[in-house]
Amino acid sequence: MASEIELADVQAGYGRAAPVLRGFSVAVPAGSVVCLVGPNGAGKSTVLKVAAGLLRPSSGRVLVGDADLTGAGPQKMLAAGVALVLQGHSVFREMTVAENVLLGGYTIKDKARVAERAAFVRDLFPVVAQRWGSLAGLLSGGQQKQVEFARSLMVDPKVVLLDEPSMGLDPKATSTIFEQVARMRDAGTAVLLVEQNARRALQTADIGCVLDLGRVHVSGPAAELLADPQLGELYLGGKPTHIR
Ligand SMILES: Nc1ncnc2c1ncn2[C@@H]1O[C@H](COP(=O)(O)OP(=O)(O)OP(=O)(O)O)[C@@H](O)[C@H]1O
Repeated sequence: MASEIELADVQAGYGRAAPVLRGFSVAVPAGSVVCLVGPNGAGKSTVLKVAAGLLRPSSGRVLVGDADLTGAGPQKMLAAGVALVLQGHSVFREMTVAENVLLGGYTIKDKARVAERAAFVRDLFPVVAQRWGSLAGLLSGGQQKQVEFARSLMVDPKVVLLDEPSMGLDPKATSTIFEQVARMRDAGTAVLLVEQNARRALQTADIGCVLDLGRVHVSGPAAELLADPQLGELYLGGKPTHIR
């Protein structure tokens, strides 16, 4: 199946320190959620920075569809269809939900297209529609995260990069967030996801990828990774649980 984004044999890091990614490869097929898991400091966020064009790899390639965008900056990556939702909260609390969401469409010149996309994201994220006129700062953490998802989808990206979307959320809000990740995928946007909450994320993902020492330690169908006792002990915080 065609990939929306692919990182091939990427080496990347910060300044003169030893590279964090050392021959890292991942492909995100259309219509899928790929979840990166791995120990703290393994380089998961670094992968997203490279994919978003925020960090230039020292070698390797970044492909979006058929286009080689290695070394392209964040604006070019966004224009090519790669959107990033940052870790933590990035809504403007003093602005309304509507203003926050519409900011995501500021590069779209055609007003009818903006209205079409706004209707699409309001439909996909009911809480966004319900709280459209509220100040974003009045929403719960999980609701704010959905506003961020909606904002990222305004440009109709091919793939959304999600950095720790469940961070700071309680278990109920975390469940809602992962349900919304699945809805994004089902509505046609591929997702590359980084999560500490590895088990829960892999329950939503189609493909799992374990990153360790700057490389892919193992990757495959998420359900298989979840069922692997050794991976469970080493990377997923305990024994496997049965899902699906
Ligand atoms: N801006 C930066 N400058 C220098 N070093 C950095 C920078 N960002 C990350 N690093 C280093 O790169 C390594 C990988 O960090 P990264 O944030 O990608 O890991 P991670 O797997 O996402 O970790 P965590 O699970 O703790 O979020 C770490 O050793 C970190 O200290």
